[in-house]
Amino acid sequence: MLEKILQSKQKEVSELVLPPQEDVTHYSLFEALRAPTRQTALIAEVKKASPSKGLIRADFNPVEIAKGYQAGGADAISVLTDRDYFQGDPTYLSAVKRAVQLPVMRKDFIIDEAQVEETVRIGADAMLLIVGAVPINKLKQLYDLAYAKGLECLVEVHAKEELEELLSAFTPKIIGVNNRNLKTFETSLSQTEEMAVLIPESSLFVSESGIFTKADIDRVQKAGAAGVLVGESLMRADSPEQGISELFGGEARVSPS
Ligand SMILES: O=C(O)c1ccccc1NCC(=O)[C@H](O)[C@H](O)COP(=O)(O)O
Repeated sequence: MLEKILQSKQKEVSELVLPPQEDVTHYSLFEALRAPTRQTALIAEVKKASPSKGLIRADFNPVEIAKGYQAGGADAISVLTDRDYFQGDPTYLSAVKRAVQLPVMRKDFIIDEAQVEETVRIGADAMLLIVGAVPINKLKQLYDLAYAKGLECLVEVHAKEELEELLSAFTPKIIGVNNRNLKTFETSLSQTEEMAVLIPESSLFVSESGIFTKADIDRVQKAGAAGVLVGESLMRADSPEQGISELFGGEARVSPS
């Protein structure tokens, strides 16, 4: 699946027209994850559809969802901007960014410098980089370019070998372990448990995908994750606030959001 998505991205990049610069206030993803609202930091995702689940939420209003996430105590927001596979759009991120006072991360498949510039222009605070989407040297160049432009990165791995390759090249400030196998689409939290021991203490560690319950959060937190990235379970909730409250089993907030 990743190869198919990356092929579409190549075409998209070759046709990319950069939008005008959004004028927004920026918030640090790293700092937000370091001082979370609850014991485990939450990056709540705005995702209409996905390759694995198809349409997740038909009545999709990205701004209202993001405002609900903020009201529910999310520490940061992730917005899917990929059109072809997730029914996302870069303009959703700009609209969300204007509506909330939280760090907003662009979740897309970044393979080229022009997309980094686009990510800056749409107003994002951070973006996802996926190990395996580009050669590791290129990934490091994109990472350095992003930070030079004031963008933070969540660097994502799907396998132990990818994590080892990443750490042999550089140590990102924020590392995500994605629990989803991109060939089978199955999610397994044991991915997080197996890779946790390899994550350097200096990096913030986020467990991504397949997190649906408080028991799931407790499990990845026990393994060493400082934060979780959650999409589907929140997108299927009656309301974003209720979804967060249920996801955390009613856990009280330790710091105001
Ligand atoms: O979600 C998918 O089907 C998917 C397929 C191929 C590449 C990436 C994919 N998802 C991106 C994500 O990593 C998730 O949206 C994110 O971690 C949240 O996962 P979940 O809570 O399971 O919706």
